[in-house]
Amino acid sequence: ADTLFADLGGLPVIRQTVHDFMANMLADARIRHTFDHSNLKRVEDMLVEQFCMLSGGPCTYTGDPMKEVHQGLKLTNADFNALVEDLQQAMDKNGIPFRTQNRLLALLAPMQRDTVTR
Ligand code: HEM
Repeated sequence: ADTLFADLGGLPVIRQTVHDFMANMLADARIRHTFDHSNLKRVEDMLVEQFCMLSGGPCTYTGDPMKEVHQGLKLTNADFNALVEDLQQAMDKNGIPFRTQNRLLALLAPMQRDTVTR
């Protein structure tokens, strides 16, 4: 299939990339505190569903709306940029080509305004 999902490498690569992405964020002194009270297993599972669905894969996102999830966290643009760096690093590690990375990032960009509230 001619989809971003296929170009990313399907579910196995998405799962491993999200796993590495979570590890990067939890090791990132800039943003790891935001996860202090979170169910990390749930966040990871929801990210897999979301990236799979967004990229055109055979998944349904069953998590909560982005605005509701993030509004209490009072996130900044700097937090958002840190998250993007951690995701880029995870995609590099999993051999996802630069152009393919940017196609996924382009789908996430519009969610910046739902997650950053200050
Ligand atoms: C495009 C931007 C973002 C996307 C697509 C995204 C996606 C998600 C998803 C799918 C969840 C799980 C929702 C659920 O449990 O139902 C989540 C939760 C969370 N996200 Fe994000 N997120 C984004 C930006 C950020 C940023 C910038 C930060 C902080 C630097 C962040 C921190 C968190 C935290 C701490 C949780 C857990 C909240 C809780 O436990 O209630 N997110 N995010």
